[in-house]
Amino acid sequence: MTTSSAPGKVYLFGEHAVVYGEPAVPCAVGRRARVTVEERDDDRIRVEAEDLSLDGFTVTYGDDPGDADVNVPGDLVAAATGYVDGAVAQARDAADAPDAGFSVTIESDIPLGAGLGSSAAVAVAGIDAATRELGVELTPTELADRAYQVEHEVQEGQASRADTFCSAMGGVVRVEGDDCKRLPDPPDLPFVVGYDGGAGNTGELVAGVRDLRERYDFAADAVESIGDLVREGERALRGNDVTRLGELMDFNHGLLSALGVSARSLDAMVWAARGAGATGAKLTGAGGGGCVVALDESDATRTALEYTTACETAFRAELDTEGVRRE
Ligand SMILES: Nc1ncnc2c1ncn2[C@@H]1O[C@H](COP(=O)(O)OP(=O)(O)O)[C@@H](O)[C@H]1O
Ligand SMILES: C[C@@](O)(CCOP(=O)(O)O)CC(=O)O
Ligand SMILES: [Mg+2]
Repeated sequence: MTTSSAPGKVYLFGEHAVVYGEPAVPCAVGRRARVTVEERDDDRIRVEAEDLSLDGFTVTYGDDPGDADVNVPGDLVAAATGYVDGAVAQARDAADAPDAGFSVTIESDIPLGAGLGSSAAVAVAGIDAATRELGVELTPTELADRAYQVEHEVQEGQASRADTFCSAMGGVVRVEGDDCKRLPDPPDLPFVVGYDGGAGNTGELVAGVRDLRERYDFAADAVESIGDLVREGERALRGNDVTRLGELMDFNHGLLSALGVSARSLDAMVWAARGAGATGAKLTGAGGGGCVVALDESDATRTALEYTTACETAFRAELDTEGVRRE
């Protein structure tokens, strides 16, 4: 039995635009997905995922998805198995063990589909645990690359390397196309996260931006402006200029909103954070519902978010300088 964990992330800036080759700066945060894998005697895959429905669920299947033995509706099964299937396929390939079967258990404190990168964390930790179970050690860079292949497939060809690289390496990273690197750890980034309790569909939201970008030059300009803003943000990060970082986060939220990926609940939380004195606030990840991230050293933003109707829960998120790790 082998267990690995990998962190979720918030985007300081650059989500969506990163899919079209602009730079982005995601930051790993101290909420993790833990994946435990045990090799089976047969070639089947059994998945236990507590978080995918109120009751949790278990599914066991072989090559034919039609023979799945499940206790929840099919769409949830499809949602769950995409990333696990992908992780298992990558591990089988890396270990040259095409018929390996696994029992997989996922435990996670990253809300699902909320912009905190639960999918990348599950893919990275899943590939690490499954390859190690088969006696193969991949480097974090190799894990990031294989997890990216999984996200790319599940998101139907529209994914960046940002989430998976960040989850594998930890800390603050910069991703521009295939160029991925870790940045020096900044002294302090006081992240506060507000969560509306909902989720957005990453694939659909990415497709929506792609469509706008193809139809309107000014939407393509907005994507490029996000890239300019990220380059400005990198200078602010190097100078530890938190005030300017906040201003750029606010601007980034506006551009994401123009690209149609915000939501009433996300806007309400962004404005609640700003009203409480946050240095800056924006949605994080794909949008459509889920989480916002704000910068505030004091407790004022978290408290204000907790009193905001649109917000289900608010918490402080510490930068996690550790990426994937064995448990
Ligand atoms: N705890 C978990 N157990 C099983 N699958 C999970 C878990 N967390 C995330 N996933 C997978 O990741 C998907 C959500 O990914 P995505 O829509 O990209 O949102 P995000 O990455 O922002 O959380 C879920 O539908 C599921 O397939
Ligand atoms: C919208 C996007 O830039 C980030 C998606 O993040 P999340 O899955 O919502 O946490 C897509 C991507 O980079 O693949
Ligand atoms: Mg995701």
